[in-house]
Amino acid sequence: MKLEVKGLHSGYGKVTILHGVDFVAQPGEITCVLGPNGAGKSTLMKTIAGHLPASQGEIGIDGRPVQGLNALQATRLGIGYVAQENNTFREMSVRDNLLASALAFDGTDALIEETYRRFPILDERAGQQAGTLSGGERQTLAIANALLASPQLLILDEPTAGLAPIFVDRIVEWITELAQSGMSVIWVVEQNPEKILKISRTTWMFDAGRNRETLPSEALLEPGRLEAMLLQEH
Ligand SMILES: Nc1ncnc2c1ncn2[C@@H]1O[C@H](COP(=O)(O)OP(=O)(O)OP(=O)(O)O)[C@@H](O)[C@H]1O
Repeated sequence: MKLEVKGLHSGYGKVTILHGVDFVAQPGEITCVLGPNGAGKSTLMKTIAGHLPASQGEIGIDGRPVQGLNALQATRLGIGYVAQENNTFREMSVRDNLLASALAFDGTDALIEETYRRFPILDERAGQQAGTLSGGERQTLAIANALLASPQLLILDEPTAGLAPIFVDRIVEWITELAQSGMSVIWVVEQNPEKILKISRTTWMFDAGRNRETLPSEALLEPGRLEAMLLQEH
């Protein structure tokens, strides 16, 4: 699935946060989104996923305009979204989280079994309340919940923030496999993005609700380049 965003304006109530943003995610690629705190990265992701309405601009999937979708419609069109926060049902067990997602997205029992095979930690923790999982376990559950909708585009908003390296490596491995199988992935990256830049083709940088730069992700792996970009006055 190819996603194209043009001239997008969005925000909260009367406050505009995105001031005419462009963005593209190509099929089968991991596209990184980078920018300082408050740049509007999460706002862009929420708007693409139908959790926030756009006030102006266009969102297109495979050449068809799709703006104006609500979250359920976006999910049904194949857009999966793992929010930065509150991305599981905390009071429910791991098993019930997966069952609820499967029910909501018409997922099958076979898909839940596949989820346990892909993420054995969720099988181990099936009876545990989601709110008591470790950060890495909870992000695994959030990704698994989103995958139960069989998305063609998966949006990950800082999924590895604050996680132990072992979980970062696992998530990088899963997401690489998903992209290799054809899924488009948008990955909002946090402070130390090297591991993710390595598996991504293109990085879009934003600042203060506007596009700042779009460049091949490998360019940001050159020593000192990323630090220079993030520190640069503009
Ligand atoms: N629910 C909300 N209501 C009002 N303003 C909000 C809301 N959520 C975010 N904002 C504001 O929108 C701006 C952009 O926030 P956003 O979360 O999109 O940035 P971000 O680039 O994802 O930042 P971070 O890296 O810190 O997650 C910020 O000024 C923030 O205070």
